[in-house]
Amino acid sequence: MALRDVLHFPPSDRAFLDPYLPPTSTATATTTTDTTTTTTTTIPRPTRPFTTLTFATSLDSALALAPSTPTPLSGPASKAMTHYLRARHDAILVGVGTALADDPSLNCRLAGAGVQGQPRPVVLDPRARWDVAASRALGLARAGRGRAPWVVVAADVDARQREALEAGGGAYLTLPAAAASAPAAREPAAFAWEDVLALLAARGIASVMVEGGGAVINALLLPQHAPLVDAVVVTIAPTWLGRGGVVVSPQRTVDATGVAVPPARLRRVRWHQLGEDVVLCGTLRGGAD
Ligand SMILES: NC(=O)C1=CN([C@@H]2O[C@H](COP(=O)(O)OP(=O)(O)OC[C@H]3O[C@@H](n4cnc5c(N)ncnc54)[C@H](O)[C@@H]3O)[C@@H](O)[C@H]2O)C=CC1
Ligand SMILES: Nc1nc(O)c(N)c(N[C@@H]2O[C@H](COP(=O)(O)O)[C@@H](O)[C@H]2O)n1
Repeated sequence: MALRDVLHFPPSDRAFLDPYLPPTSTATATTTTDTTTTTTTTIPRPTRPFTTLTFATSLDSALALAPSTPTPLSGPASKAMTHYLRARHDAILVGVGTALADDPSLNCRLAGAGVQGQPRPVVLDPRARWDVAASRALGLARAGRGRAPWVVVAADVDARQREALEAGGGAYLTLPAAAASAPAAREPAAFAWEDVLALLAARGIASVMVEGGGAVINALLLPQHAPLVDAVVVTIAPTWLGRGGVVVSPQRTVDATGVAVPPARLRRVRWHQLGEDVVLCGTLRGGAD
């Protein structure tokens, strides 16, 4: 790895994130045996992972100039923070729109991350459109610099793609499509978010960082999905990208009388400056927190 690709996020910068991070020892399915009574207790696996929604936007809430235009927004310090978040989660999830547009690495490039510190890339690709065999993420996994992706599909998969993915240590995971669950996904085959998260939990993923893109983020910010999200970490860069880009702007909701209401508001909010960017942390859940 070239030296310029090695990122540093010093411990002195990390404290503000602590309340928003997944627990370090998240409970997975475990069996404990009490030797004095010889009873065995099984602690059930959680039904979903700790879920963090994290992305970078411009001042006009854009993720990218256009769906097919990779757009750097984070400065060096907030980019390093994103990689620290990657190190602190078991998986990174993106929609296939992001995989097709960016051919992302989806690995952790913090100094010292090693192989064990790498998150599992997860791509939602209901129609199996992504050329995973030629992807950067799979190439990095083959080189020992990341984990091989899991691609969540609803369709049949090309045999060559499956062979390449499985040979690299990845997998295709199949879920049924539930048409109405992701209105912003712009295609009929949508997975229920509860199913996606349950699938990951069942495979031992205790924490997932959802990075994007627009369709995924806008869906998870809807009131019916927001309770699935444990933390939100947004990097805001001091730039405007202009109209016509990929924006974070969830579908407006209306109350019982037809009056528009905001779809989401952050709670337990903290703002932190990193370089020229601001990092906004919060939670979406209601209640007494
Ligand atoms: N600035 C940032 O932090 C980030 C920017 N981006 C940008 O976002 C853009 C891509 O965003 P979009 O085009 O909106 O695509 P996207 O990455 O949100 O993917 C959308 C696709 O993912 C699949 N999908 C999403 N939700 C699904 C569900 N519940 N069930 C089944 N399939 C589902 C569908 O195939 C859908 O068409 C790119 O330009 C990328 O660079 C992406 C991630 C982060
Ligand atoms: N945190 C953040 N800041 C930006 O400025 C970005 N453009 C993104 N994009 C997301 O990161 C992926 C690229 O990751 P790799 O560096 O290739 O590992 C890209 O696909 C978006 O998901 N994020």
